[in-house]
Amino acid sequence: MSGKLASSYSAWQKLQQIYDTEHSKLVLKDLFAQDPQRFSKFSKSYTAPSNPDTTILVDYSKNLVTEPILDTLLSLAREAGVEHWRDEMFSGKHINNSEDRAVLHVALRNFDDFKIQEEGVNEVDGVLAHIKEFTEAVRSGAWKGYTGKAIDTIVNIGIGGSDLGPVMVTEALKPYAKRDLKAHFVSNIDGTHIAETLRECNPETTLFIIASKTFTTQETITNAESAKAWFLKTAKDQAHVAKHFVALSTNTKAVTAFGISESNMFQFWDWVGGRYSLWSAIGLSIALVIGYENFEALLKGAHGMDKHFKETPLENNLPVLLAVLGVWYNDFYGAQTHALLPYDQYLHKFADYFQQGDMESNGKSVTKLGEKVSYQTGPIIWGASGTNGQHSFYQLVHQGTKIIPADFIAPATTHNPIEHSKHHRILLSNYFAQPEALAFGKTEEAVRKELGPNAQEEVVKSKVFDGNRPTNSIMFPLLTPEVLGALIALYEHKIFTQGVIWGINSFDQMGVELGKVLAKNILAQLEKPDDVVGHDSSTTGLIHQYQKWRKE
Ligand SMILES: O=P(O)(O)OC[C@H]1O[C@@H](O)[C@@H](O)[C@@H](O)[C@@H]1O
Repeated sequence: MSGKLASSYSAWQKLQQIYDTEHSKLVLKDLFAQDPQRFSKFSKSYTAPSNPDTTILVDYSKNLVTEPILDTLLSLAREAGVEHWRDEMFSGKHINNSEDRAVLHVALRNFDDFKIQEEGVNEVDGVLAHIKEFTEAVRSGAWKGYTGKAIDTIVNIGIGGSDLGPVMVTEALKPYAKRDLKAHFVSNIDGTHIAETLRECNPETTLFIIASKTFTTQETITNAESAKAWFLKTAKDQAHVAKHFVALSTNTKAVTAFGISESNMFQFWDWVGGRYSLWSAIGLSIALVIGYENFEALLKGAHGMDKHFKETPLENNLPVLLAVLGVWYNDFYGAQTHALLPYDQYLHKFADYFQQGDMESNGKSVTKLGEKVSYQTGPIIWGASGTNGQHSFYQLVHQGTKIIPADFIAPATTHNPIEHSKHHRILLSNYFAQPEALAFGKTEEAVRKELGPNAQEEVVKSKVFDGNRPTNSIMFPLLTPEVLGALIALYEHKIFTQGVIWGINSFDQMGVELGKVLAKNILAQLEKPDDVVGHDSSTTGLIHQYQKWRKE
């Protein structure tokens, strides 16, 4: 994060040389045959000091690396100053230089451990206490709606970081959910989203949580206004809003202007990035759904991983290992994407969540010093839960022309052991089989043997799997709040480490602004054909066609 070009480091140049001279010799089948200890050498686990059940095993042995290559990748991390910039982050230095901000999501789950100097850090405990008190009141039924009934439905209105984290975590931790409290998440400006949600809500028993760091986001404010209008249609009196609307924000002025009192506001601070905010007041909907104790366990799980990242030498540091392996494929093998493949239905939003987490953080093409990079930065993140993906896109992962590094993620134990865990054993057999097939493939010889001497040549060729496709396997005992916290933090720090190596600022998001500005201009022009000026012929033509077709 010094802003130096990654390609200027001597380790980078060495890696390029290694790639050029050795990559054709890096064959997983051979690497495993040569070294029976490969799994024990290239797998590591993290265990929370206070809880042996919070363990995450990362097996990275099915990667196209040898010990010297991994050493060189770690030298790159060292040369880029990963340890230095990590410590700067944890101490509250303003490493988000373009916005002159600290980056302190680790302070939201710190439990007085790291000493951090930054305005607002000493207010974290107070907000957590507010979250605790409020969630207990709502969950116990003590918090009443305007007609004296308890709350049975919550609607989180937010988008981006103010939506994706709560959505992913409440799905992931459903086994811990209060089942009689329905939770909805409205994000899209498309009126369909709020309209369909409101159809399932009763104004007397619904609590709206308006989640927006800035409290200026067009989608969120428009949806929140529509929700308020819907509520007041029945409730009539503006005074009832206090029982049914709360805000999660850094912007007190805008919150009170919207009509939510400061006492119903849960504060956070500008050093919490949107995509790192589920640990802050933005996590209120999570705490409501799973209870405060479980929310705190999630934070503690993340804190344990923070300590691991902060205190473990790079050779054993899981986020760093995942990061440098990613750099190897992204920058030397030319991989364009990275797939996240959880073999756990509860994690079905995991890839969606880290699409923002990773792509908004590392989708940059100038360094912190403003220099254009001459290498690839953040990969395209995508994925789906197993085994669904197997019946859809895995064909390309196995036999397509692209290299797609992937993380396979699974719990050893399921929360739903139906049929004596028969389902889970089948699920896990796939979880183990897929990386094996990707790594070792199927030779022409094996195909011929299977098909016999009369097989058609083109059929033989179509059944060959080249293999040698890299994967990580990540496994843990059970998906608990603490394990999930640690798992999310693992990826957060991976993203951080890669950003440091690439010399970019992982904590701003300038690229989302231009579209917003253009949309505002277009919105003002949508009424009359004569107003549509200043665009290219395609944009003008499309708007004119819309004006002809629109009914209302
Ligand atoms: O939480 P608010 O301020 O509504 O922002 C919501 C989202 O807006 C987007 O444009 C991005 O900047 C995201 O990082 C952010 O999470």
